[in-house]
Amino acid sequence: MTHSAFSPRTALYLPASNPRAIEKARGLDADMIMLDLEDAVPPDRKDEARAAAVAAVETGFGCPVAIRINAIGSEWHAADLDAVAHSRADYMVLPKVESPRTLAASGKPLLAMIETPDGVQAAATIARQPGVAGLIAGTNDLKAELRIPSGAGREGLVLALQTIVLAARGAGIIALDGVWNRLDDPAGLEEECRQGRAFGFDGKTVIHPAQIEIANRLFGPDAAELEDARALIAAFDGGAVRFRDRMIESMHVDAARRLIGQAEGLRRAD
Ligand SMILES: CC(C)(COP(=O)(O)OP(=O)(O)OC[C@H]1O[C@@H](n2cnc3c(N)ncnc32)[C@H](O)[C@@H]1OP(=O)(O)O)[C@@H](O)C(=O)NCCC(=O)NCCSC(=O)C[C@H](O)C(=O)O
Ligand SMILES: [Mg+2]
Repeated sequence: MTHSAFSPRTALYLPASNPRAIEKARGLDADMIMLDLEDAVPPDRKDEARAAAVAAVETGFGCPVAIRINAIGSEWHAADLDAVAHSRADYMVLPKVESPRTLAASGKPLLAMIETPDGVQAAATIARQPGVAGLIAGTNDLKAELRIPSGAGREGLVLALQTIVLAARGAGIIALDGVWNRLDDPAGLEEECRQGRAFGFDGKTVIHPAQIEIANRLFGPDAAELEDARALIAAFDGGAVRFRDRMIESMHVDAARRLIGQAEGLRRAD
């Protein structure tokens, strides 16, 4: 599997300090697993979580696995970086990236989290750094940093989210949307997935097994979209063409090919 072509619909976070969640994750349908050493792990369990993450990736999860390390400047960063570099993780997730200076190299493709005002403003530069394979929106941290009230919707995040997608697209890398915290509100998650896909995100980061089916479905592509894409490619013969009820041009063929490529990439990753 070529990871550069891989575009997950769902990336499931779990605390690496939680052995039950690690075992559960092995049987789940997430496209990517992200073992967390950062905010989901209390300070007195960081060493234990680091060792557990390294051990967990030895066995594999049936999908690409990332380890999220603690940020540059934290007391755990150096040990985390070294552990990931020597582990079998497919990706490293680095939180709170604010500039190329706050990137760290482990030899693994890097998913850089954009979750501070400075990070958003530097997103285009960060996305183009060597080794960066994707950007992840950290919407909890962003909301807190921007002082958006906890009950508010995503209106105040729209500029940041679109900046993240623009930066990723400009660099040709993937963009993953932030998490939905309300565990008992699947309808709200559906709505946010639709919004995230409409913004151009490739997939969503999720925090609970019950969120996987929803995000997989809404970040598609589903059978009807694939049928439409194949028929569109077959119908196109250059210029501007009527296809079913709409006008298509060459960029629509490119988009249809991308959609089919995404579905094939997911099948290969299975
Ligand atoms: C949020 C949770 C703490 C809720 O936990 P809990 O109430 O215990 O869940 P359930 O009882 O409903 O769990 C049912 C079963 O599912 C397993 N489970 C739960 N969550 C996960 C998971 N993420 N991965 C795998 N398995 C999971 C439970 O073990 C139960 O299993 P079983 O007993 O066998 O039936 C919890 O869901 C959780 O810890 N979620 C992940 C939290 C996390 O990693 N947070 C960090 C990333 S979020 C973030 O900060 C992003 C970004 O930085 C930002 O700023 O926005
Ligand atoms: Mg965060």
